[in-house]
Amino acid sequence: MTEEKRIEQLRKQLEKYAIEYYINDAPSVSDQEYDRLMQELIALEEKHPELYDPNSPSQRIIGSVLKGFEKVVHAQRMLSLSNVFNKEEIEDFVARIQKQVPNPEFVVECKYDGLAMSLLYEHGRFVRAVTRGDGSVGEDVSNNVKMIQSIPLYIEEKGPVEVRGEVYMPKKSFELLNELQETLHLPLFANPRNAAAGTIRNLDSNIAKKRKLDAYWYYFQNAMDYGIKSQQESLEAMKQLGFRVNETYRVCKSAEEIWTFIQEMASKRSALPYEIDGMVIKLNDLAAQRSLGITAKAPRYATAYKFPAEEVTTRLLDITLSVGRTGRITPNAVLEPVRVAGTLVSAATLHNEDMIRQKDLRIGDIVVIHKAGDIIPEVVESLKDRREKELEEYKFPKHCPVCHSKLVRLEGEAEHFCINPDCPARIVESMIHFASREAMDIDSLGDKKIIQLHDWHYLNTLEDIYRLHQHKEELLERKGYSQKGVDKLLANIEESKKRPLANLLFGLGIRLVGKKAATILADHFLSMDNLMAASEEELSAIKFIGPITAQSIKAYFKEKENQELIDFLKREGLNMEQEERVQKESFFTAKKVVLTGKLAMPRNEAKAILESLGADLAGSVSKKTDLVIYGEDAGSKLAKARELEIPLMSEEQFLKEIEHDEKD
Ligand SMILES: NC(=O)c1ccc[n+]([C@@H]2O[C@H](COP(=O)([O-])OP(=O)(O)OC[C@H]3O[C@@H](n4cnc5c(N)ncnc54)[C@H](O)[C@@H]3O)[C@@H](O)[C@H]2O)c1
Ligand SMILES: [Zn+2]
Repeated sequence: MTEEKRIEQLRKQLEKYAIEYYINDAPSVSDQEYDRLMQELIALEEKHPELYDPNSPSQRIIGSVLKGFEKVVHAQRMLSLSNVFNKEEIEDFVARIQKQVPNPEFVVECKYDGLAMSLLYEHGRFVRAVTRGDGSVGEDVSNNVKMIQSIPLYIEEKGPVEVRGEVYMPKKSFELLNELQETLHLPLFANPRNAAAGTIRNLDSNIAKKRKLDAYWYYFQNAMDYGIKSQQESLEAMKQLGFRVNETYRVCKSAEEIWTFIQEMASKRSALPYEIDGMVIKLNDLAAQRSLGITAKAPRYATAYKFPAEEVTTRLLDITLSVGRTGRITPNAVLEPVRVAGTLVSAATLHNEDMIRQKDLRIGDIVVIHKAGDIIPEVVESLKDRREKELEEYKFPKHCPVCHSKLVRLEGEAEHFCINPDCPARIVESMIHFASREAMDIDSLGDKKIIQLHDWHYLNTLEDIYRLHQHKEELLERKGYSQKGVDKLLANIEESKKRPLANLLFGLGIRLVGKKAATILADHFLSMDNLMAASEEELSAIKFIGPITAQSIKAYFKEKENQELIDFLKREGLNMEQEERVQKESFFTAKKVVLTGKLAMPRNEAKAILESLGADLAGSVSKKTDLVIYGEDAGSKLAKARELEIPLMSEEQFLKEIEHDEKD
């Protein structure tokens, strides 16, 4: 593969992982794997500056702003952090700063693994809590954040105060939550971070109340307004104001001191009641911080050291395949059981054929595995020099392990698929998905029951769920099926017909349509018919849908079998519609806006803000333009706008307008 191709591949892969992580709160690879691929991408991009792309995952914060929450434009962007992975890189970081700042001091803090949050106070009262979102625009999640007991609703300071920090799920809460998920047959959360993010971005605040979250505050955003001069003073001042500040930090003067503290914390890490994935090193002096400035997505005055994952070696006994509901084949490693991070691991995901090939994993190999977060164990590499004898190269099977039909791997994709629609594995998986809590929520139709009813041939297709009542008498004769139980099962199935459109869309299991995408689609189209009639262009023009998902949706509805399924469900009386939700109108909603001239804020940021407020951005001025926003040195576009008498707005007025928009 050429390096150019590899860059392209990595960008695509990382974008996909980021969407799973930030938008669906459900990562499919560990953070370490993600970081490793990101480092590879950054190194390749440095080598090939001609392939620079501002949209590369290395250059921007990938995040999303969900419907259902008010959008808020951050007064100052919420940034990510650059990463370092070893002592040398810390020395480089310190040396770089020492070149520009004489005798710098650094504050070294824990890097909490949660989600970043901004809190605003005015006149001594809590105003709102906002997520990082895509860095420029976040979500107002005040209702959920207020459920965190340690957050003050009143503070002594009457002037405006913005603090930023991390909302996280304590280890204890996380354990309890996953235990509960398990008893309820709900999917487990991959790690406390995803659990915290999923909780905060849930529209139901009762959930946040039940799942105990906490927070630490580490930035006093407008500290300089109060004459505060350093990060350390900021931490003290926040504590004085009643914010929960972690006392475990250290002021260091050299890379050596920083490294010593990091080593200390690494050894204490597992005993902490909260998860940390590294340590953050920040230049102490605020004025010096400001003078160093920021890069595309991170400040230059700080960096995050990431802890290496805990790793052990064991033997790879076998590689087995499992079939998902979309027919996607996942190879799994069968391992000689071994203890990692406190639990016994005997299986790990191998993701796909390329990963097995890249790492040259062979059955019988001694492999290094790590368990990242709490759930996803991963095979890092095989130890080639520990092969006692020649081992056979692994060949990916050609046939589905369940129905034995030929597997398909599409051009440019990493995964294999069983495309036999009658594959029993796919049918059972798709029914389990359909009946699950976030889809049709058929309470008494759990995994085990579906498998059993499938084995007895009552459930051969999705449709059969709604035909199950025809077998009532037969069911009553089966062991374990009481009158009461069967009545409840059938009643649950009947009730499921009323579920919201988004649940049904999600339940159908259209490739790439997760719960969030389903919600976006339902909100946009309001009915199954409208969605089915939409063109690929229409679909891909929707924010967060994108061309690949659009293609997959179109392909799904093109299948005759799927059309028949929908018709059947309609006849059965399933809800296929949704009422329009009133969306808050802004001054910019549905206006065709053109930006011109040099803006003080980055142009992309201005665009993102306008888009988030419902504006329609255009590149050139015409009679159809509703508004032109201009910065300094605006030229021909501004002249043309004047000529056509199109309303004008300076950048300054624009900033006032968005502020005004935020307030009401
Ligand atoms: N597994 C996956 O599929 C996947 C996908 C995308 C991202 N990720 C993970 O997320 C990381 C990128 O996320 P990111 O952009 O949030 O960057 P980051 O987590 O590397 O660092 C930035 C964040 O650190 C947090 N933070 C915690 N303690 C802090 C402190 N004391 N001071 C300042 N900030 C502190 C803040 O929330 C800040 O936004 C990746 O490196 C990877 O580990 C994983
Ligand atoms: Zn199959």
